[in-house]
Amino acid sequence: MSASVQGGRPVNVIGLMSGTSLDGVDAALLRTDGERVLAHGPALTQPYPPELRARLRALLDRAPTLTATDPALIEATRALTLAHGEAVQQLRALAPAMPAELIGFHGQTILHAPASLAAGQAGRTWQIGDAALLSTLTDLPVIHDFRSADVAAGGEGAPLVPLYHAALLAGQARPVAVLNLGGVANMTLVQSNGAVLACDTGPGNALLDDWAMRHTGRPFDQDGALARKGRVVSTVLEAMLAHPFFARPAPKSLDRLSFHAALALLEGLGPEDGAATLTALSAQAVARTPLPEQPAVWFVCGGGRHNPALMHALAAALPAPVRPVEALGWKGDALEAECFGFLAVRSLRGLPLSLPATTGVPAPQRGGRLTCGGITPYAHTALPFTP
Ligand SMILES: Nc1ncnc2c1ncn2[C@@H]1O[C@H](COP(=O)(O)OP(=O)(O)OP(=O)(O)O)[C@@H](O)[C@H]1O
Ligand SMILES: CC(=O)N[C@H]1[C@@H]2OC[C@@H](O2)[C@@H](O)[C@@H]1O[C@H](C)C(=O)O
Repeated sequence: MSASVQGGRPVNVIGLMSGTSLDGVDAALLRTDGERVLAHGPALTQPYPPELRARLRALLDRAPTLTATDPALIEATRALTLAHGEAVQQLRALAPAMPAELIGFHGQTILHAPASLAAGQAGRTWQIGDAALLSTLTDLPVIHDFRSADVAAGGEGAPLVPLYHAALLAGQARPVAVLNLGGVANMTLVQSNGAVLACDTGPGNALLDDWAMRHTGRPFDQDGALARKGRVVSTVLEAMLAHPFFARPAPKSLDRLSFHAALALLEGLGPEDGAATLTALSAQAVARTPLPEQPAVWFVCGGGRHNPALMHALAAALPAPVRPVEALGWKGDALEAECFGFLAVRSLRGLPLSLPATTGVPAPQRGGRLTCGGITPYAHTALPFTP
């Protein structure tokens, strides 16, 4: 059987992301060749039931000592994968004229410890999700495990969205930045000369979510209501900003729990002041990220842009205008899901998913793994080989 690479044929691909906020699966359909986006299909979010969210949260805490045979891990992996299968089914029903040929399946990060965070141990990053089950459920080839090749090569394994941001930003005035306010926040800067620089900036919503859950029993500070009633406690804020992560130059990445210990600094603060201080922390973390040049505008995506207190804090902390990515016509809640569809096609084409300036990897790095559970790979035109 000979094999020929199909080059840049556009593919209808579904991207799936389960982010660090643990709120659900984001799913988006794209038509892309892995370099440009030819069409944006629909997108949706399939929220997790609170009990799955709680199970995933418990796994994060146990991740460093978890083994692959742990029953709670196996059960949560299956429930998570079934939720992804459901999201795919719903998305396909919304776009019968755009039949999906491939899935990019990020999975759920339960542990992220690249060499820079691994305290002398080998770097490791762990996204759970059963790609074979998802492939069987959907009858589609699945690309997954996007991060481990980068970590194995010495990179941070994150953020991976910068090449997608850069593709979408082609033609925009530079320097320009995209900021994703997810559980962890990350940014992409396209510099005046076109060079891309990226990093995680610090906590996005995750610490604030944990604080809100602890003090209100609700999963996040809805519309920044708590923070808006509070006052920023600057001594606590500065103590949190003394974390060594902030002094590190880009590229750099974080685990969702990297700042968890710092929550002890908030002990004794009331719910409102704690929320105001954590909101200021997320904004100051962005403002203090060392950058070679400041963007002329910040375009913001991710769930944090729905929080007016956080957007207000950012606008006050940054010297340039702050706008939601909707100003560019982008869907700010679907961008990460779209990204993993885009990266799945890049993976099939053997194109890099990361660069030295986005993850610190020594050379442009390919990644992703193809899984075909119970399907015939050659029957799928999206695959790069023909019989
Ligand atoms: N109306 C709102 N008010 C305040 N916060 C909100 C609102 N809507 C969404 N959020 C915040 O957005 C979060 C979800 O954001 P998002 O879906 O971008 O995170 P994620 O994709 O899971 O994270 P990551 O990018 O780190 O993987 C919620 O947990 C909450 O903190
Ligand atoms: C290890 C991991 O899952 N990291 C996530 C997380 O959520 C935001 C930030 O931290 C970013 O580094 C990354 O996700 C996005 C999609 C990325 O890789 O670009």
